[in-house]
Amino acid sequence: MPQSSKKLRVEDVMSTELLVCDPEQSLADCACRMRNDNVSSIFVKHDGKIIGVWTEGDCAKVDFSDPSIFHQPVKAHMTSPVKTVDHLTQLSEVTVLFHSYGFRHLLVMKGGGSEPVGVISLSDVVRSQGLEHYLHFKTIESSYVSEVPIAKSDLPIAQISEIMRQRHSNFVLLDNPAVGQTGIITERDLLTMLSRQQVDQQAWHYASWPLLTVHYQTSLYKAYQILKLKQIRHLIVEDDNGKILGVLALRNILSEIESAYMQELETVLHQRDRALQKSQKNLYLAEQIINASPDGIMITDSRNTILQVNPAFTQLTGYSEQEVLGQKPSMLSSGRHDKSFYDKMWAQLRQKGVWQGEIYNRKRNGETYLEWLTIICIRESDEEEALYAAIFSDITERKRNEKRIKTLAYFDELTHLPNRRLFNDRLEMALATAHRDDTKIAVMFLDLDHFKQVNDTLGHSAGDLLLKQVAKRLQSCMHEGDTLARLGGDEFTLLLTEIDEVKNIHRCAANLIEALKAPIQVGNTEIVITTSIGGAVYPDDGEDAETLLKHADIAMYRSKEIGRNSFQLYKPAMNARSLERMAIESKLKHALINNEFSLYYQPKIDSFTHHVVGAEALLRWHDNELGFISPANFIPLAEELGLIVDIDIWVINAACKQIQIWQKNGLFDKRISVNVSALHFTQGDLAQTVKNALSIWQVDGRFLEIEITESSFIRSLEDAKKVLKALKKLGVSLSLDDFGTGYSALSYLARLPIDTLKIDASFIAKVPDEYGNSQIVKAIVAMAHSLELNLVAEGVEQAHQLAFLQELDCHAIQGYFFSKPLTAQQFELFCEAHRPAKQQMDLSSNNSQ
Ligand SMILES: Nc1nc2c(ncn2[C@@H]2O[C@@H]3COP(=O)(O)O[C@H]4[C@@H](O)[C@H](n5cnc6c(=O)[nH]c(N)nc65)O[C@@H]4COP(=O)(O)O[C@H]3[C@H]2O)c(=O)[nH]1
Repeated sequence: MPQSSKKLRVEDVMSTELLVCDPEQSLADCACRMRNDNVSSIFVKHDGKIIGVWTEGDCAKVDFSDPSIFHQPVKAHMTSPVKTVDHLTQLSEVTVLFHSYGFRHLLVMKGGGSEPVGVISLSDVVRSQGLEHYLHFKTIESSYVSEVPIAKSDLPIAQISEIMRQRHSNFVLLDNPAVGQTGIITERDLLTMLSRQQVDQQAWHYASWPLLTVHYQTSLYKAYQILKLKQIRHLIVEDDNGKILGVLALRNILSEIESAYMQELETVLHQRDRALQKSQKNLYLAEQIINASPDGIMITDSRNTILQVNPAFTQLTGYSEQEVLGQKPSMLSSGRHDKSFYDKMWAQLRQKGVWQGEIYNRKRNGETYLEWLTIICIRESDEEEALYAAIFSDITERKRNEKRIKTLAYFDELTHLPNRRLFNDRLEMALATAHRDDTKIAVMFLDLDHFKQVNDTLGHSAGDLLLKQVAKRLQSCMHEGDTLARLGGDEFTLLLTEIDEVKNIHRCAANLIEALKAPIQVGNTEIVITTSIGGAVYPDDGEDAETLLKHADIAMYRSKEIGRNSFQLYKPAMNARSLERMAIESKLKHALINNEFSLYYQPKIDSFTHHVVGAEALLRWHDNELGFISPANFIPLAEELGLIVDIDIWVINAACKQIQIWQKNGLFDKRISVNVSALHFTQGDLAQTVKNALSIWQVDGRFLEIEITESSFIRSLEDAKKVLKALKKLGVSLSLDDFGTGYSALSYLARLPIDTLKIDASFIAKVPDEYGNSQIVKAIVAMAHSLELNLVAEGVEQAHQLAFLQELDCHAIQGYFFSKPLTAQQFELFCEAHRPAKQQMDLSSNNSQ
């Protein structure tokens, strides 16, 4: 459908020359006036109202044989009532009306007025559509009327009009053989006759001839142009031989255009219906979505009046729909934003049609909240009034979480000190500044001494409380611009900027050590904690963050090595030691998997008979690159790295396996002792480990002894007691190693199922020369005797030590005096050499491993 038809209204195409007559006016008068005004209809008015219409088409209905016809009143022939249409009605609507009424003329009214302002015919509508192009594609062949009425030219007019009526035709062709021509009489001719009041002559007298002819294959467009040019309404259609095939009337062409128009109209109306249905559905959906939306929605008009709000609005603001409809959105204003804020918002809305941002508003209860607001300007067309939809959600909680996440990301949750990330950021910035200004900065690494013991003995919550207090005390030593951070555990770092002299760093470290001097109260316990600090200076000890931190860390380890509770500034020589430690760390982790461990056995000897009464299994680690590494070096490291339980398990199983072999071969049937770490009591299940090993290697518990140290009881005497009892149940013996060096709280000796005390080598080393030590050893021996405990003296290297112990009646001796720790094979030979004569075994079947 052409675009124009969408926009055109009745007033654009109607004819304003409205011919009106009185109901009593004669047909002849009416016809006369129509002829003069060159219109095809006349409206009949009575009492100021149009009551009917008489048209050119009605002429054929007139009985021309009746002589009174000219004087008959028009009211007897008019069509009544007349249908009307408003002057603003769109043409598409008018076409529908023409069809539904079955009329070709409609009276045009203005507003609610009673006076018609014009008349519109179907032809007016069709002509206005600019559809002539459509006629190009058709020939008149499909449109002309072939069965046309043809009458003799000498018939009276009354008969001609009669034929028109009967054949429903608006013309009749007249054949006049006398002149060899064909003429035509149309409704318009009848109108002329009525106006002239003359019907007495033969039809030929009134006919139009000669007639214009067209070939039947002429395009409808061309025929239409001819009709317009000649201002006629009919063309004779001929075949190739000039034979008349029919008549093409203007009306036929118009109805062709009309049908094309109607077809397109139908399509448009169909599309419109579908669009309407769709938009109704969309409207419904939009309504549902608005109502269900968890975001608050408020719709305002261009005068800023609230037109609609949704349930979420009420929920978020506390205002009901009734309270806000008709109000201004400013009722929600928090007063936190100034005029320029709103000015900018409106400027953007006008320019871009949308605004988004955070805004504080106020709820009904006065509470201010932060919302994320989107305002959209909605306008269907340029002329239409703008509506504004404000969509918002309360983001107060989200903001709070964001802040919390940010805090968590940059601050340590326990102490609220900056964390590693923030420290690194600040260090990078400080380095950039120091580089630019050519100044020095210092980085310190701080680790609490023996903090692990606090955690192990008093529990983690006590450890946390201690860390908090330590953080506070350290913080109190900080100057503006310095950063104290907690990296995790008991590790802290410090960043000191603008260092003028290195002695300032020492002073700061001394302050930190001093700050921790006073005991810290944690619950009911007073704890004295010290710290080891290492420092590195930019640019002397490193130019980037990573190097500086690494060197401060190395210096801190050095500080620990030299006795803790001290500060060390990095020196390049420290680096080598630290690298060594790191190398051992990584190798130790792989030692178990690579099978680099083995057990050595040190005989325990009866001090009087010199027979072997047992042996202590001692762990050896052989690394291809580092060679033999002493357990004194790697056991503490294994404890630090969390590897100790696995190592203990390996040792217990290796010892059981060896016991099984020796027993099978009849080489050795005394007890073998193994060392277990104190940490095994807290980090593993010692009783289960031993149980499994005994069962796997089918060893009787009485051939195994577990050597423990006093630190195994520090955490909980009760827990340790349970483990020891479980071990005893397996038949395993228990000995207390290094006795005398630790707490030596004798009270627990009676409460625990200990079988043997091992006197530490450090006491033995000094006996009997030093009075004090001799006394200690004597006291230990006496106590063991009174508690009926067995005794083993460790580290016996010399004969006089042996003699002293013999004197004290200490039966079992272990030490280089008799033997160093031996491989299994060497141990077999040693046993053989020290076997009592009568118990000599047949060594022909000897296979030690
Ligand atoms: N100067 C001197 N030393 C002597 C003499 N007699 C024995 N020793 C050494 O003293 C240590 C005795 O073991 P310890 O007190 O349990 O002390 C052991 C023990 O605490 C630990 N250890 C050894 N093996 C294991 C093990 O399998 N598991 C665990 N958890 N710790 C072990 O490593 C420590 C050191 O072990 P080692 O280096 O084998 O050192 C052994 C041994 O070689 C002597 O007459 N003079």
